[in-house]
Amino acid sequence: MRFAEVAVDVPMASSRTFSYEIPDELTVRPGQLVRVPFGARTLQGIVFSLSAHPQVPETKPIADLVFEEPLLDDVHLKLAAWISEYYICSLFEASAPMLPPGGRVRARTHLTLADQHTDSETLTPLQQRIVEYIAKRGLTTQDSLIKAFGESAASSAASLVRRNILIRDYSLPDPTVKHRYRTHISLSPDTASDINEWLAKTKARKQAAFVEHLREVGEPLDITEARREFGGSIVKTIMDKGWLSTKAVAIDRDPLDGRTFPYSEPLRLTVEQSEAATAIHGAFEEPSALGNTFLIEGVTGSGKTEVYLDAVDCCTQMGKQAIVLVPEIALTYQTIERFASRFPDKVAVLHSGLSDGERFDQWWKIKRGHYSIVIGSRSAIFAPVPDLGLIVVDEEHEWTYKQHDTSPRYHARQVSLRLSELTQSLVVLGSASPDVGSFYAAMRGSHRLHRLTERFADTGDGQANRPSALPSVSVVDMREELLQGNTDMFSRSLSESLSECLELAVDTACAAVAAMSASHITPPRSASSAITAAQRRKPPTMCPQCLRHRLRYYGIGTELVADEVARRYPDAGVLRWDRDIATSPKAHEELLMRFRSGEAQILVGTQMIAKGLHFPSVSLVGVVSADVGLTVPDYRAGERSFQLLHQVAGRAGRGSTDGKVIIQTFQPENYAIQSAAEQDYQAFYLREMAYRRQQGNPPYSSLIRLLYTHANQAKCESEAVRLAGLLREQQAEWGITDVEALGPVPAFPSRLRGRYRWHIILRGPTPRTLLDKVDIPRGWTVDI
Ligand SMILES: Nc1ncnc2c1ncn2[C@@H]1O[C@H](COP(=O)(O)OP(=O)(O)OP(=O)(O)O)[C@@H](O)[C@H]1O
Repeated sequence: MRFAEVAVDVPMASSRTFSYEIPDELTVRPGQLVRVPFGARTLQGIVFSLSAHPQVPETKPIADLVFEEPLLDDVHLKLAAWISEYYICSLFEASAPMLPPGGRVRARTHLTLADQHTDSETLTPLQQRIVEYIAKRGLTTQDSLIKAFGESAASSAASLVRRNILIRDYSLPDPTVKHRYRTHISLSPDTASDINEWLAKTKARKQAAFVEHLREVGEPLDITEARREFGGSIVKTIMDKGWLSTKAVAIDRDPLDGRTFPYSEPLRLTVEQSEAATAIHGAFEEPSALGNTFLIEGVTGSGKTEVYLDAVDCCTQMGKQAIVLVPEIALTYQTIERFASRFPDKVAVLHSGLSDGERFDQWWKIKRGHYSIVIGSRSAIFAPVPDLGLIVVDEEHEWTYKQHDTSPRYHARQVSLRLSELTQSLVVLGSASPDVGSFYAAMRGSHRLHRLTERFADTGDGQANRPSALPSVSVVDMREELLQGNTDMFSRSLSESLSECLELAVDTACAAVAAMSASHITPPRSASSAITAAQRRKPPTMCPQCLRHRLRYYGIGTELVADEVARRYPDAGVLRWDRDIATSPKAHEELLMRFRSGEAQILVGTQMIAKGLHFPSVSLVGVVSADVGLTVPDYRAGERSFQLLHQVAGRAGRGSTDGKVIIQTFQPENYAIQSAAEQDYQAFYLREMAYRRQQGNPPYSSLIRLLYTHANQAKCESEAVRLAGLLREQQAEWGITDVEALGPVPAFPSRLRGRYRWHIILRGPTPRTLLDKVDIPRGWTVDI
C-alpha cells in the first residue's frame, strides 16, 4: 500500500501533513490538489510527498483529485514548506497563492432545522433569531448566517447543533474558475452527397444559405456567431439532420488581447548601466561565483528599467523565464508597455486587477511555458514558471510588497530571495531609495551593489535622450507662511510656480501635485510597528516646545486640493488620481493616458504619483503636505517619508525642461525631509542607521508582531495582557534574555472595521526563540 502526505486546508500554525491511503484507481503525485475526508467534512489538500509508511496506523483514502495534473512542482513545494515555517502558517495556506486562481475552494457548512420542537424560552435572543431565519429560508449556509448576524452566529449555531435543534452538513464545491470553451461547427465530411441532394430540391432558402455559407468558408464556425447571423432555429434544424460536427475549442482570455505595442530597440547603455549589465550577464553564466542578488541604486530617471530589460533579454536568451514585480497595479500598464514593446508576445500579466478568467488562463499558459516574462504585483512571485532564471523587484523599497491582511503574511522581496536560492536564479532589486535593510545587506556584501548616478531627459522627439540634471528642490516652511498671514493650503512659492508652469504649458501636462493627506497615507501595519511612548498618551493639544499655541490636527485630501486648483486656475485642466477615482487598473490606465495626452495640465494625486511614473512633460511637482507620514508611530516613519518624497521629486524634469519640486512642511528641520530635498540617499542612510542602531531596531534586530483584535475593548486588552504575561513567564523560565517583549499596547490604528486592536512586539536577534516556546492561542495574528 502506498500513502500520501497531504497538507489539508485546516487552520493551524504548523507545517504538518496528514497520511492518506492512495486508492488503486487514482494516480497520485506530489503537487496535486486533492479532496480528502477530514472528520465529518471533505476538504482540499495538497500532496506533499508519497511514502510507504503512514504516520498513524489507521488511515483513510484520498477521495479524489481536483486536477489531474500536479499544480506545484518540486521547487514550489519546497518554497511552500519554507513559507509555512518562516511565516508560521499551515502548509496549505503557504501553498494557496501558488494554486491556479479560484483553485482553492473552502468547504461549506449547511444548516437546517431538525424536526423537533423546542422551548424557545431556553434560547438566547440571537439563537431565537437564527432559528427563525433558518425556519423561513430552509437549508442555509453558515456563511450567509454570519453575513446576516455577524461572527458570533457561528458559535450560536454550533450550540444549536449540540442541542439537536439544528442539523449540520458539509459540502465541498468544485473550483468555480475553469477553462472556457466555445463550440465550433462544420459540415461533417461524409454528408456531402445528402447535402447536395437536399440543396437541389429544398425550398428552405435560409437553411440552404447557412449550409452554403459553411461550405464556402470551409472552416469551422463559432456556433454563437452562426446563430447570430442565421438564427438559432436554422442552426438547430441543420444540426438535427445530423450534418454538423461540433468541436469544443478553448478560449484564451488574454488581458493584452487587442493591444499592440510598437517594437522599441534596446538603448545604448551608459558606462554605469553597462557595468551593472555585464555583472548580471556574468552571474547568469556562473550563478554562485560572486552571489546572485543585485541591488541597483539609481537616482530617479537613471535608466534602471533599461538594466532590467537587458537582464531579462539575457535570461530569455538562455531559454529561461523572468518574473518582474512592480509595487502597484497602477504601474503595471507602464511597465507592461516597456517590456512588451521590447519583447513582443512574450509577456504575461498577473495581478488582482484582472478578471478571474484572465488570471486563470494566464496562469496555465505560464505553467505550460508559453511566456518568457511575467509582470505583476506582489503575488506574481508565485507564478508557476517552469524554469525561472531571473526575478526583478522594481522599487524594491515599497511596502506594498508585504502582504498584511491574510495569511501567509509574506514579503515578496524575501520570498524572491528564497526562490532564487531554490532555483539558482538571479534577483535584481532596484530603487532610487533602497530599503535600508537591503542597502545594509549590500554594505555587508550579501547583495552586489551597482550605482546609477546619471539621469536622462526623455526628449520624446525621436532624438537620442540626453543626460539631465536632477530637479531643483525647495522646502517651504509652512509655519513661516502662517506667520506671514498666508493661511492657504498653497504656499506663495507653490502658487507662483504653478502659474508660471501653466503659462508655459498650453497643450501639455505640466504639473503633478501630491496631496499626501492623512486619509490616503496608509500607515504600515506589519510586524515591525515599533511601540513608542506616544502611543500610550493622548495626542497633545498644546505645542510641546513653546507650550503656547493650541494644536490643530491637519490633513488635506486630494478632493479638496483638486477643487482648490480648479478654482484658482479655471482654464487649466485638472485630473484627480486616487483610489476613489481609479478603482481598476483600466481606470488608472485611462486616467494616465488622458494626462499624457495633454488633456489636463495638472494632476492632483496621492502618494501613487510617487511610484515610478514617467511623464517627460511634467516640470513641476508640489507636495502639499509632507508631514503626515512622519508622525505615525512606526520606527520606519522617517524612511517611508524620505522614500516617498525622494520618489515624488523624481517625477519632475524627466523631459526637455528642467524640473522643479516644492515640498511644503511644518517640520523643515526633519532629517528625512532634508535628505529628500537634497536627494541624497547616502546622507539619509547614515542618519537613519545611526537611529536604528541607537534604538536597536532592524536591521540591527528582528521584530515579530503579535496582533489581537476583538469587538469588545476590555476583552481585547485583557487577552493582550494575558499573552504578554505568558510570554514573559516563558522567557524567565527558559532564560531567554536576548528577546524583548514590548507591550501590550493598542496598535495603530487602535480600532479598525469595528474591532479593537492590541499588539505585542518581540524584538531581538532571533525573537523566534521565544515564540517557539509559547503556543500562540487562536485569534492572534503573527506577523514576521
Ligand atoms: N542608456 C540610455 N540612453 C538614453 N536614454 C536612456 C538610457 N537609459 C535610460 N534612458 C531614458 O531615461 C529615461 C528614464 O529611464 P527609466 O524610466 O528606465 O529610469 P528609472 O531609473 O527606471 O526611473 P525611476 O526609478 O525614476 O522610475 C527614459 O526615458 C529612458 O528611455
